Amino acid sequence: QLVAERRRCAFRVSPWNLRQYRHAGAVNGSVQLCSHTQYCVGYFLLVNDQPEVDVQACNVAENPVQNAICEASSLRLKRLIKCVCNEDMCNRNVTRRPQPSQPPPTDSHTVEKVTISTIFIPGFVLFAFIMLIAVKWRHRFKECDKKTPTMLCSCRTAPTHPINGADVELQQAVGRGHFATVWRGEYKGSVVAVKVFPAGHKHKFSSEREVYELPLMEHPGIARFLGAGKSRDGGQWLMVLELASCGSLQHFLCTKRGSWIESMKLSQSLSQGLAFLHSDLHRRGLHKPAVAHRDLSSSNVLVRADGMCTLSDFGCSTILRSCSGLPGWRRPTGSTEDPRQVGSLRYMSPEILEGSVDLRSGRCLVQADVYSLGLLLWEIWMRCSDLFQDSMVPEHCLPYETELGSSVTLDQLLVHVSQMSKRPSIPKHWEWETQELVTDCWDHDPDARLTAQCVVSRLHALQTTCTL
Ligand SMILES: Nc1ncnc2c1ncn2[C@@H]1O[C@H](COP(=O)(O)OP(=O)(O)OP(=O)(O)O)[C@@H](O)[C@H]1O
Repeated sequence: QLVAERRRCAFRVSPWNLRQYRHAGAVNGSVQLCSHTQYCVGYFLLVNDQPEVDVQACNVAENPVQNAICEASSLRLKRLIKCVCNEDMCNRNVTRRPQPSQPPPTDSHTVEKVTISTIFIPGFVLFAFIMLIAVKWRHRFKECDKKTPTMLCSCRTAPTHPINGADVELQQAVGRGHFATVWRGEYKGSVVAVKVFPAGHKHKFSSEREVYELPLMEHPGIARFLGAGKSRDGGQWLMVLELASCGSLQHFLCTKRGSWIESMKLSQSLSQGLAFLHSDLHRRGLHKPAVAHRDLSSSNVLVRADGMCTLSDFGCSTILRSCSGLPGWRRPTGSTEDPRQVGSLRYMSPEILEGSVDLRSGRCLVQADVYSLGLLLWEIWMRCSDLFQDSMVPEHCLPYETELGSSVTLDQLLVHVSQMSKRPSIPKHWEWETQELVTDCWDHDPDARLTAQCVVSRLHALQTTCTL
């Protein structure tokens, strides 16, 4: 297809390379109208039955002389058009290329006029048709298939759960984090928790919402998500969640000691929630990719009325997509993100503190979560009355609070946790299996740590073998 470009005439060299054009020469004088018409033409001499460019120019539809001679009105037909061209007449209307080197033609010669569109338009139509079919199939294919990486996986096309801000009533603030305030409220007649993000933290809202809305995300160990949307006045972002009536695990442990059975309930539900979060699931044609939490702490674990833990606050999480050739996972703040700026310092693994983690490896992020899980198990069991039968149950302490105080810095943790490989102290009288479970979670070597699923199994074994 020939293309008019301002006052130059050009033709497309190849249908596959849309950017490659060859100029057909400057257009001037009588053919200045070129810029106003699509009727670019090429004139080819037939030499030994092969078309050879004689003249390429813009055909001026408004010019009746040229139309008459070269049948320009037929240019849109997808076929070769022969036209007999008197050299004088052609010269009046087009810019000629230098004459070909072969013997000059006789006074009147046959000129094959080839519109490039003759070749390229059918090719383009065929190409567009194939693309249309491909796009249709791509949209139809919601299920994940590793063999066809270009298909859109269900984990990218999960339906959203919009709410109407007018249906949400805020009653009392129950918690506050860096990015949002959490309220006890009512939504369509049910008591719920409403996480309210100021307009400026929309990115946090969107990141967290994306995790909650992944397919198959329903699990007792994950806070139940009911929907998200804008507030009634449009100035804030709301996320409606199941209300955990005992609040955060930190709050729960501060106020309550537990029996071995209660502590095991907390530990098991917590580990099951994390094992689920880390799992890559394909079920009923849907895909839930593995997710690394990246901000596990006792204030981001909630306790329900039945004494079970649920994971919440996925604003720093990373979705580890395994399903396509598209980017491996979502990075909340870009590829140059410093992992030490994501999550609570106190619960960060030594390799994250050191900044030595390869962020492209989802495995590293998952292993860092297990380190935090070890600290959480220790935190729970330090409030278990059955594990301190002959002594007082200590007051609730955050990890490293006894050693480093209630507010820790990166430098302190680097020395204590990373360089000196210190961990919270474990009472010596605890069963060996109990001690080993936490130490296997917070091992200095990430590869030596348990997986969350393995922690679930070990806890199960511990529950059945420990007679307290
Ligand atoms: N579903 C819930 N039910 C009851 N309390 C909740 C719920 N969700 C959150 N909270 C309370 O609100 C607090 C803050 O919530 P959350 O950690 O989600 O906010 P955030 O701004 O994302 O926090 P962070 O500073 O850790 O990023 C929690 O520590 C908890 O006490």
